Amino acid sequence: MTRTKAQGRAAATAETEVTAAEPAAATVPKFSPALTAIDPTQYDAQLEAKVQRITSQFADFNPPALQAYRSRPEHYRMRAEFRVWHDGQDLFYIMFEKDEAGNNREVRVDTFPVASELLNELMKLLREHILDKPLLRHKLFQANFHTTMSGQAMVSLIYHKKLNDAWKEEAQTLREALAKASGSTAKPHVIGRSRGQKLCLDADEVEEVLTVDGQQMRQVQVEASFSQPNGGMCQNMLSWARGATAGSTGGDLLELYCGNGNFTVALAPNFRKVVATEVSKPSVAAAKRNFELNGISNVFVARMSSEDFTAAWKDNRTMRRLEGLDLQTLGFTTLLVDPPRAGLDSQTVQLMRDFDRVVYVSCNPDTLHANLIEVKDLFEIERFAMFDQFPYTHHVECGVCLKRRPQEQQEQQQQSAVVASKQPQAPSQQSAETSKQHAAEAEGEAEGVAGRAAKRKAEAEAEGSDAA
Ligand SMILES: C[S@@+](CC[C@H](N)C(=O)[O-])C[C@H]1O[C@@H](n2cnc3c(N)ncnc32)[C@H](O)[C@@H]1O
Repeated sequence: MTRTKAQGRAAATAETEVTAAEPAAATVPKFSPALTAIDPTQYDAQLEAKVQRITSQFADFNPPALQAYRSRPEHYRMRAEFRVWHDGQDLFYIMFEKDEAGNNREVRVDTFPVASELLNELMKLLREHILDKPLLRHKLFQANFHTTMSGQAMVSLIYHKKLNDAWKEEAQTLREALAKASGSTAKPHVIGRSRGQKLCLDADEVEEVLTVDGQQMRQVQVEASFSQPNGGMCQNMLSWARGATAGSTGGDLLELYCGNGNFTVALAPNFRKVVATEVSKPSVAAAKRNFELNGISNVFVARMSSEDFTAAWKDNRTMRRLEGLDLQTLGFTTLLVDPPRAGLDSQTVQLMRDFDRVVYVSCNPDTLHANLIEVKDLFEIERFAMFDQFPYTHHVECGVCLKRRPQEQQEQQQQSAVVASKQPQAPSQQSAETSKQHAAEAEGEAEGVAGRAAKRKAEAEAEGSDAA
């Protein structure tokens, strides 16, 4: 077995964090029972364990009973990335998982039961097709698959070589081969990437169709940009958020971290006007298209970070990216945030205090908990949900809907916070400390994620790809 330079690099495995079941072999990637033989009979037990964990973690907020949303036990992931391992004439997919010592190790992956059926078919068809195609397989080091519940797909092949017209011609034959996937409703898109190069045979996006409360929502998802990985669970999240913001027709919504407009499209009909912001350029472009596709005309979307928006809002500053928007004329009643794992920065936490209602969607309960402690005096949890986006991993997605407390309660909360601060071991302080510790750990983890992201970005730049 030969090990290429690319294979030697660590690769992130998206949200799939799997505990290894066997010790690693020195060099040969092993089949991983944890990845290839998910046991759906264990699904309910793992879900229940998460429900217990989250209920106990947030008990100090005295929330209503946790509303837990169950995932499909298999085939729930719409996208996955694999490194490609070359072994003489053979090649196969590998992923990285942690061994008992916490080190990354490679495992061979021929099927990926957590991924959609279509994605599994495409994995097989791609490997079979390129095995004897030197142009397509030579210096290929990564394959990214992105599928939708609507039956569309795109496959990105990332290389350590320049791609030319001959590659493009050969890739057309691959497209034909991939079109044989039985779950495919359209010919899958093939994208080739290399240093400073991106070759599209036709398109680099797919169109998902989500069904939310019986209504269909069309969603363009662009290659290498964020989209919710568990399509079925995304529908539940949108339905929950719609329910949480129903009856707000007279008010305006501020949404931070809007991505491709996933929540925006679902929630816009609940509001008079929506202001949405997002930092990624392709996501903002996709969001604009998604508003148009779904006939949504009451949204102003700006490409800016939540930190910049918060600063503009607080200082009542005008910014070029907010041109055409008069913040004074808006009557924001609701704030929706859906930040990355690191949670909200301190200024954005302070911004929450200006709203009557906050809907906070989070993929990291530890940073969610730490952020909520900062506003506990002002808000109570009105709705509390857990979405099992990432079954068989310790990750969960949570949703909380916060309602401003009556003035009297706010004062009581502030007084008990003062009393607690004078009693070092009081339970509320203990939980604050625990939460700070969790947040610090999460920050460490986020740094790890950021470190990995930076590493991937550097790799991608080295490869001329923005897949990071
Ligand atoms: C968890 S995703 C949620 C996206 C979207 N709400 C959805 O449901 O698909 C977080 C989003 O925040 C964006 N983001 C990351 N850091 C940001 C920042 N500092 N300011 C604004 N957006 C940011 C990312 O580009 C990503 O689209």
